[in-house]
Amino acid sequence: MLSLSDIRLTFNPGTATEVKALRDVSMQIDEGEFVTVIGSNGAGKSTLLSTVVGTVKPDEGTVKLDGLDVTDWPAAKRARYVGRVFQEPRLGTCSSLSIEENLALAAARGKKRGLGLALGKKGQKAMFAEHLEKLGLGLEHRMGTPIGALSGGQRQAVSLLMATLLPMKILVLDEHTAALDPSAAHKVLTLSAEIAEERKLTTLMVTHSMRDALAYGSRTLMMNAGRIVLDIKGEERSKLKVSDLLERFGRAAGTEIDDDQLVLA
Ligand SMILES: Nc1ncnc2c1ncn2[C@@H]1O[C@H](COP(=O)(O)OP(=O)(O)OP(=O)(O)O)[C@@H](O)[C@H]1O
Repeated sequence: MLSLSDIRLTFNPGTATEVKALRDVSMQIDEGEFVTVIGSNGAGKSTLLSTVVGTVKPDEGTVKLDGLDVTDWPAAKRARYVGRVFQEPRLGTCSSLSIEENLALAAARGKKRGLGLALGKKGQKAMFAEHLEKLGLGLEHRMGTPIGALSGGQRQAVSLLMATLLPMKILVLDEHTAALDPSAAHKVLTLSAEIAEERKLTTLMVTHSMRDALAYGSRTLMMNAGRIVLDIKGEERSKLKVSDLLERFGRAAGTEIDDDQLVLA
C-alpha cells in the first residue's frame, strides 16, 4: 500500500513567488490499484507524483510504502520500488544508445541493488527480446536501433518497459502520452494498463484527458490548488460520464471550468 499523510509543500516560501503546491494531501492507494489523476494546470499533480518518486521532499507529512516510512529516502533509494515515465519521450531514455543498450542500463540498476540478473549477455538479450515482443511493435527485431530513431510512441513503450523491467511496486505515469498522436497514445495507454495488471503494480497516472481518466484504472483523483478535491471509485465512478466529471470539478473546486481548461482528448 502507498500512503501519503498530511503532505504539505510550499515552493519559494516567504517570497513573492511562494506557491503552496500541496496542502494537507492524504491518500491511501491499495496494492495493485490503478489511479488516474486529473486537475487543471498548476493544481499540484506533478508535485504529488514527485513526492511519491522522491524527487521533492514535503515540508510536512509522511510517505509510506507498505508501512515503511520512505519520506526521507531520496529518489535513487526509492527506485527499487518506484518507476516513472515522463511526458517527454526524450526523458528517461538515451537517444544515441540502442534499444538494447538502454534496456541494459535499466537492468544494470538491478545489479547495484543485488538483484543479480546474472544471465550473461546472450541471456539478457533474449530476455529483452521477450519483453519487447510483448509490446507488439516489432521492436525485438530492431534492438540495435538507436532510441533517437524511434517514433514517440515506440520510445514511450520502451520507456515503460525500462521503468518496469526490474521487480518494482509503484508505477508513476506523468502525462506519458501527452506528446503522442491519438493512435500511439492509445497503444501506450493500453500497454500501460496491461503491464500494470500483469505485474499487479500500484499505478498513478496523471492525464489531461477526462476520457482517459475514466477509461483506465479503477479510481480517479481530482486535484485543485494543491488539494485532492474529488476521489471517485467503484459504482459511482463506473456511472460517471466525462460531462459529469467536468461538472463535479466545477462544484468541488467552486469554480467554473470549461473543456479548454481540462483538455478533452
Ligand atoms: N520547482 C518548482 N519551483 C517553484 N514552483 C514550482 C516548482 N514546481 C512546481 N511549482 C509550482 O507548483 C504548482 C503546482 O505545480 P505542478 O507542476 O505540480 O502542477 P500540475 O498540476 O502538474 O500542472 P500541469 O498540469 O500544468 O503540469 C504550480 O503553481 C507550479 O508553478
